Amino acid sequence: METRTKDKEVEDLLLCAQEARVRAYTPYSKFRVGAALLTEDGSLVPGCNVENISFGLTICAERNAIARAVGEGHRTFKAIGVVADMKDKFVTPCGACRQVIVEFSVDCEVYLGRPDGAYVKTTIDKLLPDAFTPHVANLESLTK
Ligand SMILES: O=c1ccn([C@H]2C[C@H](O)[C@@H](CO)O2)c(=O)[nH]1
Ligand SMILES: [Zn+2]
Repeated sequence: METRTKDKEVEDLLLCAQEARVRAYTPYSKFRVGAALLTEDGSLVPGCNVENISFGLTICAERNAIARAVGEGHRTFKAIGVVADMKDKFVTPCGACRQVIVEFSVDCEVYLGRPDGAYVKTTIDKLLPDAFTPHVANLESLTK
């Protein structure tokens, strides 16, 4: 897939994710994750992971950002950036988040970043090939 996102946009996206990461509520895992969405109209929407004493209620940074973005009226994302507490690895969105990303953008670019500024680029199509989408279920019209 062609990269549609400019270098400066990627830089800003990962900075937004990094700033969100420090707001994460992670008393149990201590694993802070920040995410940011670049919407169709160029807005940036951040999210962080929010844990709970009832562990299964934890929401990941990526889904938190998506819920917030949808609440603000955004439904198409050019890219998502994810930054976690890692020195030599990149964190990738969990399976649940991949499915929620693809609901809104089958061609979303995914930038995996580290606090030291390093990042790698992938796509939701690579992370979740042959995804089950509204289009596959012939239900795309319901999403408009
Ligand atoms: O891509 C990821 C991976 C993990 N987490 C969170 C969930 C939990 O709070 C903590 C440890 O799994 O990290 C995210 O927010 N995003
Ligand atoms: Zn997740």
